[in-house]
Amino acid sequence: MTTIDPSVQAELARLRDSIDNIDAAVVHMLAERFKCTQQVGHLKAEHKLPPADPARESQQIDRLRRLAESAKLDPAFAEKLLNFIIAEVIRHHETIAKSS
Ligand SMILES: C=C(O[C@@H]1C=C(C(=O)O)C=C[C@H]1O)C(=O)O
Repeated sequence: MTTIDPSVQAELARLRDSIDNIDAAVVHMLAERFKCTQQVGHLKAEHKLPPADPARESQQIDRLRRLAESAKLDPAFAEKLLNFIIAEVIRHHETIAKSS
């Protein structure tokens, strides 16, 4: 088994504590975002609007890429992440539309 220097162990534990806090914040923020998008899904279904809005999505992608650049986060990664989330939201909206 590898022995880890106690000071390295302490630094690793400190960083992992922060990572755990950040992951918890991400989960809570995503939960809030999905609460909003669910409401948008119901509004769209009530008013017979399509589940996806590609014009809105491209505005969001442009904005997120700019934010990522200024935060020194890879803009391609930010775009992939947003597309992944949006695809799930659209799936929810399609389900809401079918069931209403
Ligand atoms: C939430 C909406 O529905 C869809 C999901 C989006 C999102 O998750 O940000 C953006 C555009 C739409 O394709 C919306 O139209 O605002």
